[in-house]
Amino acid sequence: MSKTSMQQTSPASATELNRDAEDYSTTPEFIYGGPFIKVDKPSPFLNVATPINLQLQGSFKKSFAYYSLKERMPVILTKVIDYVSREGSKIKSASGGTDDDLHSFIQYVSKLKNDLVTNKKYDLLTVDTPEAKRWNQWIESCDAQTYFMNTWVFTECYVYRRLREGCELIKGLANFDPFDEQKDQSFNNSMEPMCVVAEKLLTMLPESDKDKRKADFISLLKICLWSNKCDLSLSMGEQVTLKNEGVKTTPSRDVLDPFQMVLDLKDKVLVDDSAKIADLVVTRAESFAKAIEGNTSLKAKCSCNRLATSAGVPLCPQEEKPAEAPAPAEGEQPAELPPCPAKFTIPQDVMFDIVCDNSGYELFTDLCLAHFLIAQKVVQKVRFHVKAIPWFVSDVTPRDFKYVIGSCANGNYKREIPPEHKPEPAEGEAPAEPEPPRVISADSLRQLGGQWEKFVQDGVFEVLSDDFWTSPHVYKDMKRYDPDLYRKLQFATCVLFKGDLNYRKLLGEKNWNPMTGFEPALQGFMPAPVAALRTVKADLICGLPKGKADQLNTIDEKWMEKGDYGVIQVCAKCEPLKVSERPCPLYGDTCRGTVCQ
Ligand SMILES: O=P(O)(O)OC[C@H]1O[C@](O)(CO)[C@@H](O)[C@@H]1O
Repeated sequence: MSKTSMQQTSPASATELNRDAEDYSTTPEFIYGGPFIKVDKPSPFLNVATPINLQLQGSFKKSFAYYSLKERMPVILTKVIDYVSREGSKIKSASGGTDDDLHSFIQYVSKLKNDLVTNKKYDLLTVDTPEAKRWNQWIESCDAQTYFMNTWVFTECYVYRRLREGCELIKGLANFDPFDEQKDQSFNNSMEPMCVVAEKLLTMLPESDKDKRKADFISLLKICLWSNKCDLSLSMGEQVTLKNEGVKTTPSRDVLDPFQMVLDLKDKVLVDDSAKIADLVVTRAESFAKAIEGNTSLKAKCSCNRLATSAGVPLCPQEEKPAEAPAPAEGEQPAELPPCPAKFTIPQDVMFDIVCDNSGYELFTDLCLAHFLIAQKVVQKVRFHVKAIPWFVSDVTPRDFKYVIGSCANGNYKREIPPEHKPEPAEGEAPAEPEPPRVISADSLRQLGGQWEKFVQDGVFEVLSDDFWTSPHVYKDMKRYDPDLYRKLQFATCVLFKGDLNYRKLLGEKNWNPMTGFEPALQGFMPAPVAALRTVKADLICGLPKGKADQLNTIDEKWMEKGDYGVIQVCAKCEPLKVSERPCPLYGDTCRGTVCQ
């Protein structure tokens, strides 16, 4: 940590929370000549782990939530301050900010950190945007409005939203991402495994028979699972690279092969629904393809075939406003209005959705899976849902998406691995032919990157960054807070949620009995089949077989906090929005589209 930032932050000490027992009892008082009476106020902190069926919260002192809010988040914020102090000149020239801007930002972040460690009440956001207003409405509606007393995920999201506000309020830093350097560095540190995966992926792309396609789909899902180990929020911003766990090699010949890693970590996958996901995506994609093919009636209604607005397709100009029906001439039938696009149930393309988590190597693997599904003609389009603002340190933003694809397209890497040392030939034996060195290069990576750039241009890959993903809400509440997004997801063959944060939001941040099924834990969030790939980095889980959680607790009581274990889960059931839950966003309450009944 730089000296400068230490001097500038002067935060309240994190140990203040350790004095919570003192904080919540009054000092003895002298009451009109009477006795000294010690009055204890009950401490809101409890010396327990999160009880079953409650939401995770910083008030449970033996929980990861408490530790995270007290130790991890302040470090993350300190590192932001450090970065700004250390790289001031670079940040100023990239963003156009001034010294005063940087100083104001550091002060803003210092206050935020101070408020967090002293468990202050949330401040309202002061930026004036509809999205900030929605945040404020939510804050005002919360029963508990302090950092440790509200649900953990809410507080964490709030801190990242406030960090963003720190930039929004300062004109010269409006586009500044405090984590850009860490994210880019993490991408660059993973060049070798990316080259290895890229080379193998190229062999998986030519259309293959059903069985091979399924096997490749499954191994790519597992590559995507373990790439979730590489997140910079759990490591508090320290670089994380994949490691050859338990494999002994000579350093000069040591090559990390993520496909080998999938095999080595087989027993660490606690629930493995990967085969189910592969079957389900293919079957559903086939029926979507048929439905689109047979959807002649809707096509006939719009000259440009762009009526499936809620499937994520931009409105065609003539659809932007529902035309007022012209008054019919005498004796004529009233003209038909175009149908309300929000009511369509058939998308334009067969799509697969990925709700992304981390940038860098993890995003690279997501792109590989997407490319595979396109190349195998399982789907025609992949929608990537990313964060609109910097989030949980390493989450993908639209800038990162562009950066990763561009860096793959221009990737540069070469390493020669010397051949294995052969023993000297026995006397009279001919010496063995010398083996050529293995060369790991970025050739395949560049080829993929170039193709991905083209996919983005052609709309085969689409990047969406709805505000909902950076709202505090858990996913069971999406119907209520963002029915349009829920409806948009309904058009996917499957929605794949990556990572720990998405998993926490899928489970409503509740400490379920670990044997609760994935489906009940989703609590009605079923816009399309929902799949989750998550390495376990927070103390909640579902869908485990009987006795498994206890067994893991005896092996390592911190097994849920390190990302060493993973789950691949799916819920095939879908629950589309009900008519009562689907307001007509485009046509309003008086929606008169011909199919709006
Ligand atoms: O990148 P992921 O997998 O969403 O993980 C985010 C990390 O942040 C946390 O959500 C909390 O800070 C942890 O649960 C997890 O370690």
